[in-house]
Amino acid sequence: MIGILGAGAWGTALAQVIAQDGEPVLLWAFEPEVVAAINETRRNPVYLPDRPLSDTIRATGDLEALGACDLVLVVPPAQHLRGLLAQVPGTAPRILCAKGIEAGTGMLMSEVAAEAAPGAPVAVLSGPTFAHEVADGLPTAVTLACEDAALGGMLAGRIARPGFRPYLSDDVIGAEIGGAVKNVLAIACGVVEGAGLGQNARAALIGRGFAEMTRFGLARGARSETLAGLSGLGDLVLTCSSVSSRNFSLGRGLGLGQSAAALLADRRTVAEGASTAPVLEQAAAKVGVDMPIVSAVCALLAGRLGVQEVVDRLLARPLKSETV
Ligand SMILES: NC(=O)c1ccc[n+]([C@@H]2O[C@H](COP(=O)([O-])OP(=O)(O)OC[C@H]3O[C@@H](n4cnc5c(N)ncnc54)[C@H](O)[C@@H]3O)[C@@H](O)[C@H]2O)c1
Ligand SMILES: O=P(O)(O)OC[C@H](O)CO
Repeated sequence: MIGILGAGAWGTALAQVIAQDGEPVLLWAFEPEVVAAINETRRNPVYLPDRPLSDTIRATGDLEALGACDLVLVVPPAQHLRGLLAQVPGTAPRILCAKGIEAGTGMLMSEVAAEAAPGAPVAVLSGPTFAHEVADGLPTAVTLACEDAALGGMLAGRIARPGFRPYLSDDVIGAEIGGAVKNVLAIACGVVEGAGLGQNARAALIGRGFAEMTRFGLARGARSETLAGLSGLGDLVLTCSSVSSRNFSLGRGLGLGQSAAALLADRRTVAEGASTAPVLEQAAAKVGVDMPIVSAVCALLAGRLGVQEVVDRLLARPLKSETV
C-alpha cells in the first residue's frame, strides 16, 4: 500500500492520481477535520474542494500507521518535513514532494530526510504540477530523481498513471533546487503582474531568474540539463505565469501594495517561496553566487524596500554579459 504524508492540495491530488486504478492509498492529514471529511464525504473541503476522491483512499491522523506502507510520498510544507518524517516508522522508500529549503539549516529536503529518516532510501518528485489539474486527471509530466537507478525505475512504475508521466533522473539535488528556487522567482513575477510592469518585464524575470537558478544549482552540484528540464525551467514557466500559483499570487499582492505580513497572516495554504527566499539568499552568499532577483524578493518580503525601489535597483546594476 502507498502512504501519503500530508493532505494539503498536493498530497490529496497525488492520492487521487494513485488511487485512480483502484490502488489503496493511506493519506495522513494534520487536521482531524480533514481526516473525518475525507473518510465520511470523499472530499477534502479545506485544501482541494469540489474534487470527489476515490473510494480506495483512506485518511488517518496516525503517523505511525504509515509504517505499514511499502512506499511513502512525503508532501507536507517544507518547514514541517523534518518533524513529521521522524515520526514515521520503518525504512520503506520515501518520495519527497515538498519544494523548499529548510530555514535555520539551509538544507534541501533530501538532506533533511537523511537526518530525520536514516536508512530509508529517498527519491524526489518535482515539476510543473498544479494540484487541481492533476486531481482533474489532466496530462502532467514530472521529474522523479533518485540516485539509485534501479530503485528510481521501480518507483516510477509504482506512481505512473496514464495521465501522470514521471521522467527519471539521478540528479536529486538538481530536481530539488529547481523546485525550491522557482517558488521565489514566482513571487517576483507576481510582483511584476500586480505592479503592472508588463509582459516584457515578466519574460525578463523568467530569463534572468533562470540564470540565477542555474548559477546556484551548478554551485551546489546540480546538472544544467536537470535545471533546464521539468523540475527547473518547466516549473518556473508554469509558476511564473498564473494566479493558480500561491507564490505568484503572493507576489501579485505585494505588487499591488499590500504588505507581506498582511498577505501571509491567517492563510491556511502554503506559499513556500516566502520561507525559502531568505534562506536561499544566505545559501547563495555562502557559495559566492549572486542572486539579485532573490535578494529583491527578500527585501520586499521583509518590508525593507518598496516595489519601485526594488525595480530601480535591479535596473541600475552595472551592465554585464548575459552568459550565466
Ligand atoms: N499545491 C500544489 O499545486 C503543489 C504542487 C507541487 C508541489 N507542492 C508542494 O507540496 C508541499 C505541500 O503543499 P500543498 O499545496 O499540498 O499544501 P496546502 O497549501 O494545500 O496545505 C497546507 C498544508 O500544510 C499542512 N500544515 C499546516 N500546519 C501544519 C503543521 N503545524 N504541521 C504539519 N502540517 C501542517 C496542512 O495540513 C496542509 O497539508 C509544498 O512544499 C508545495 O510547494 C504543491
Ligand atoms: O502554488 P505554488 O506556487 O505553490 O505552485 C504549485 C506547484 O509547485 C506548481 O508546480
